[in-house]
Amino acid sequence: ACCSYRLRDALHPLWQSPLTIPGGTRQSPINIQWRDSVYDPFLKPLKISYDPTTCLHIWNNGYSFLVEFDDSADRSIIVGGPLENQYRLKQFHFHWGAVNDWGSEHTVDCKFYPAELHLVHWNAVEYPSFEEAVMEGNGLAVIGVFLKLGARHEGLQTLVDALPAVRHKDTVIEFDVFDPSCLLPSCPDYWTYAGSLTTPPLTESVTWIIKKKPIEVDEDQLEAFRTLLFSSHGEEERRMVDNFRPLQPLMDRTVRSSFR
Ligand SMILES: CC[C@H](CNC(=O)c1ccc(S(N)(=O)=O)cc1)c1ccc2[nH]ccc2c1
Ligand SMILES: [Zn+2]
Repeated sequence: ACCSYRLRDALHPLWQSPLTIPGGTRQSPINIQWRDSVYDPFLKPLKISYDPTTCLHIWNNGYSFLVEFDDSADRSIIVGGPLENQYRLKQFHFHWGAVNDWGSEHTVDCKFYPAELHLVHWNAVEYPSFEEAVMEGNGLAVIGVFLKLGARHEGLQTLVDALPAVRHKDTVIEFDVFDPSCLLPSCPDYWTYAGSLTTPPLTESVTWIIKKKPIEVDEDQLEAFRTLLFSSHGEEERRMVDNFRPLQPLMDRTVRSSFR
């Protein structure tokens, strides 16, 4: 593996809390060793249909900035891929570094990307609420998309322009039309594995779907993420950077790929 989990985890500033939940056997994030992933011909294509008018607001929750969606009906959903049911979009958010050398949560062959997008969905077929789904092994499905440094991303720019309004923890602004599918790479290829939330309570309820191809964003857009703060108004300013969890042991898991 590409690093010693225990030391990195224990020393990581964001994670003074227990590094992995005691007895955790399916923690996230992980390193995806491309050559160890297993092609599964039974994996279906992932079907994504988002309704841009379900977008509600952007807010800074002190871990990241989240764009939240109205999940009171099946209007923005994903189905297929490794999923048994359809899952409703609840929110998306990002993780990023202080510099471009790291920032993603997952790595591919031990390589970090400068940032990673998470589109969080929950199994509204089997569970009555997101809060309950978070506690169930098949409760959540998160699509992970790597961000790499390159051309400016026009779709992301509308988000970046709103960030100054949510600079401090617990600030929120209305954001009423956004189509998150503009943040997905066109390539359908993905890896999938059984994992967890990467922030407390770290519950082992996530089917991870990690897109093989990254999207491109430019330096100014990454820098805009780094102007956000972990701290609230009036507190001493603490820049929101390095909000990614250290890599967790793969343990008895196989990463499957949808592609040869
Ligand atoms: C149970 C946790 C949840 C808040 N956290 C999340 O929703 C969340 C979602 C995705 C990821 S990641 N990085 O893995 O994609 C990490 C955390 C949550 C949701 C509703 C709640 N109501 C009261 C408390 C409470 C906590
Ligand atoms: Zn996340």
